[in-house]
Order: sequence, then structure tokens, then C-alpha cells
Amino acid sequence: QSVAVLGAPFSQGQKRRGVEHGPKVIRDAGLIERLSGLDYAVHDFGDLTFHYPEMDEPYMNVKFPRTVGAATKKLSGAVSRAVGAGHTLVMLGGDHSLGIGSVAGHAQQCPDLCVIWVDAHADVNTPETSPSGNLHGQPVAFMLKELRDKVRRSQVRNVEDDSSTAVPSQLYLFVHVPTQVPDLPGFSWVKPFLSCRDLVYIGLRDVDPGEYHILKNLGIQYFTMRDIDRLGIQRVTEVALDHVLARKQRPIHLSFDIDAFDPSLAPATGTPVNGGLTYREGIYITEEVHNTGLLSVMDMVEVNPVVGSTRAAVEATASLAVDVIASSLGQTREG
Ligand SMILES: CN[C@](CCCC[B-](O)(O)O)(CCN1CCCCC1)C(=O)O
Ligand SMILES: [Mn+2]
Ligand SMILES: [Mn+2]
Ligand SMILES: [Mn+2]
Repeated sequence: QSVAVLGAPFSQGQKRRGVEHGPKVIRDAGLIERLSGLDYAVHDFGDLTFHYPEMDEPYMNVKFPRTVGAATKKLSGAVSRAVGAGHTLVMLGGDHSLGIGSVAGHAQQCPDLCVIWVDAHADVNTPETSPSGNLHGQPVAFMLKELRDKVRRSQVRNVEDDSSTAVPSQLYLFVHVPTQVPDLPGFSWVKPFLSCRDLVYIGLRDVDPGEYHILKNLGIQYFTMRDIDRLGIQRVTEVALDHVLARKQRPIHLSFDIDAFDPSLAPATGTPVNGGLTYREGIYITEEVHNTGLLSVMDMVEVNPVVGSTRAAVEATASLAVDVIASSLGQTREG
């Protein structure tokens, strides 16, 4: 089994500088060595380079749409090629807007994939619902088929009129559900590919009102930190995995935002939220994902060394990221 590592030093999905240095600090924390120790053939693809369009004015209050669209398009090609070459892929961010490219590229190779989104946030704002306009809070919205134009047909009953000529019974009534994700400049390449039943969240604790409505209206399965308090991590992980795998075993895309952890463990991140995963809870999730034998691509995003207040804080966050990746790929606590 071979593992590929791909860095995506990208930060335009949010405002804070520094998250583009995520790949470097995670590598500096010994990622390649740790993976080599797990008897994988490890291929380090290095870091992508992104080209920044000169003009990239906000569109509908969305920041840097063309830059994010171009970066995620490039990432999707690289991810598709790596998966197509038979690698299990680790994508190092960079901010979570990269998830659009990572999951889209994976879906090109594995259209029946499921997504496990471990995060303090749902990242499912649309350009209309986003309070910030930052695209790292919107990636999931661009993946979901249920958030795009839907033409629904409902057959109109056959109506006889007095001239006894029946109205053609094939008269259709087109109901046009308003698009919730408009076409952004730079995003024309993104065709929605994921059904909301193939997605599950773990770790939510900071969800915007618009996101909450989307989660509820679409019936998306999610487990908040309160659910973990009530049910415990074992039950939450079991039900979450069952939700996406019971019907059908298929490749897993694990998109892991380091801010899923409590800020005391992962301080070097752009949008920290109190009351996050303990070390053991996070590691348990990744052990269970590994044990499915179905992990195909994982993202490790939002490590921002500039936000970390001290070197120790940065190193603790980067080291945690390495532990999460190694555990997802089979490192065990039992030897
Ligand atoms: C919760 N939604 C936020 C954060 C998105 C975090 C992205 B991630 O990749 O780190 O998960 C925050 C919106 N709030 C900002 C502060 C005021 C209230 C709204 C957004 O900007 O959409
Ligand atoms: Mn995120
Ligand atoms: Mn987050
Ligand atoms: Mn973030």
C-alpha cells in the first residue's frame, strides 16, 4: 500500500495569513518519517504552487472567488491523478476551502465516495448565507447536489374539457427550486457531485443560522460536541460510520480540520472554538476510520503557525496533526 503526501500552501479562503505555511510545519513535525515507519511506500509530491489572478474583486461579498476557484481546480487535478495512480492520499492545507478541490478530485476517481467531515464548523454556508464571505466556511455547499437548481416534475392530472378533447396527460408542471449556490467566477468547473446522505459531520460546535437550516432541511447527519458528551465517542463514531457505510462499503474521504480539537490542544489555527475534541477522542475517530480499511483520501487543514502564540503552541498543533494522520493510516496505541 502506498501513501502520497501533497502540500497545498493556500490561504485565500480566509483572512488570516499564515495557514499557507501549514504544509511546512506539519512536515517539519516529522510526518514523512512517521508514515515511513508504518511500512508504507511514501511518495512526497511536495507542495502545489498556486497562481494568483491579478484582479479578484469580491463577488456577492465572497472574497477571492477566482483565486480559490483556480486553486481548488488545480488541486482537484492533482488529487485525481494521485488517487488514479493507486495512492492513498494525504492533502496538507492550507485553509478548508481546499476541500472543494480535494473532494472533487477524489470523486472524479471514486464517484461513490463518502465524506466524513471532522470540524468545529459545518463549512456549508452558501455565498448568500455566509456571514463572512470567507470561502473556507463554504466548501461543502459547492459539493452538494441538493443545493443546486432542481427541476422537479409532477404530472398534472388528465383534465377532460367539454369538447371532450383531453388535455394531453403528459402536461408537466416544472417547479424550479431556487438555486442556493450561485455560479461564482472561477467556480464554473465545479459540478456538484455529493449527495447529502453520503456526508456525515463529527465535532460541530459553531454552526451559523443559515448552515443550521441547510443541515436540517437536507436531513444531513451530524454529531456535535454535545452528542459526544451524551453518547460518548465510541457510539458517535460507530453511528457516523454506519450512516455512510451500512448501505454500501465505499471509499472514505476524511476531511479533518485541526480546529475540531479543543484549542488547548490545537491553538495554532485560525478559527478556534472552545469545547473541542480531546486528544483521545480525535485519535479514536481516526483509529476507527483506519479499521474500516476504506480510507482513500484525507485532508489535514487549518494549521496556522502564525496564529500560534508561541513556538511550543505551533509545535504542539503540528505534532497533533501528524498524530492524527499517522493514526488514520494505521498507527495504533497498542503497538
Ligand atoms: C461558522 N462559520 C464561519 C467560520 C468558518 C470556519 C471555516 B473552517 O474551515 O475553519 O471550518 C464563522 C462565521 N462567524 C464569524 C464570527 C461572527 C459570527 C459568524 C464562517 O466564516 O462561515
Ligand atoms: Mn473547516
Ligand atoms: Mn473549522
Ligand atoms: Mn478556518
